[in-house]
Amino acid sequence: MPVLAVPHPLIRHKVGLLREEGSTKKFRELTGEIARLLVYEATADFPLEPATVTGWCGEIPVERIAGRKVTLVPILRAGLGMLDGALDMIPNAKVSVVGVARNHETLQPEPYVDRFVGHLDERTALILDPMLATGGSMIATVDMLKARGCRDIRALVLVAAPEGIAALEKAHPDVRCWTAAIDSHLNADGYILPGLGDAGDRIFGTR
Ligand SMILES: O=P(O)(O)OC[C@H]1O[C@H](OP(=O)(O)OP(=O)(O)O)[C@H](O)[C@@H]1O
Ligand SMILES: O=c1cc[nH]c(=O)[nH]1
Ligand SMILES: [Mg+2]
Repeated sequence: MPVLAVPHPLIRHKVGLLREEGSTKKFRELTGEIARLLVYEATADFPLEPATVTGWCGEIPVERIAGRKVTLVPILRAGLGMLDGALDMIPNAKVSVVGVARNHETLQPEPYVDRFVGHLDERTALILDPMLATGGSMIATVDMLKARGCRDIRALVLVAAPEGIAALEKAHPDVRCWTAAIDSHLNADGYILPGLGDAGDRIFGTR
């Protein structure tokens, strides 16, 4: 499954709403809602262990996530639009920030900042970026995480192009990716069709 288009109806419905032209407010809200649902899907295999809490009637057996520590990794800028939603689901997660700008002429990723937190060899990394287009930005981010010892790397995206999926699967077959939609193809400028347009511009209100 390295790249899975999540079949959940709520995700399918919300990504349809996201494609519609509309306000920055609506785009941000939907991006956050889908991010929450993607985190839910991407953490479904986290192991549980038994525990006990003191409740209203004494000691109560419960379950808790066992030995999983998470770092969220938003790719600047547009990945920041998914961060709050992801943190709603994993409020204790650390956050490691990566800045990668796609060169408009060459479409090559140009990393410009990174700030990794915690021991990455002990953490599951959930990379957040709305768009997997050529895949260059995601591959560069995975390269950086692996160089720092991270072994459990998962990517969450809103829309993926077949070209980006093929590139990511080739470069990093061990990295799983959950996407709200797999679209048709890239246009000559490297934009996903039908896609969302420029996700960074829509989240930051640049245009
Ligand atoms: O798969 P790729 O071909 O690398 O394209 C996808 C990247 O392009 C966009 O970022 P952009 O570089 O436009 O930066 P921004 O988020 O600051 O707008 C998007 O958020 C991804 O990071
Ligand atoms: O379609 C695309 C491709 C790259 N970046 C975007 O924001 N949108
Ligand atoms: Mg952009």
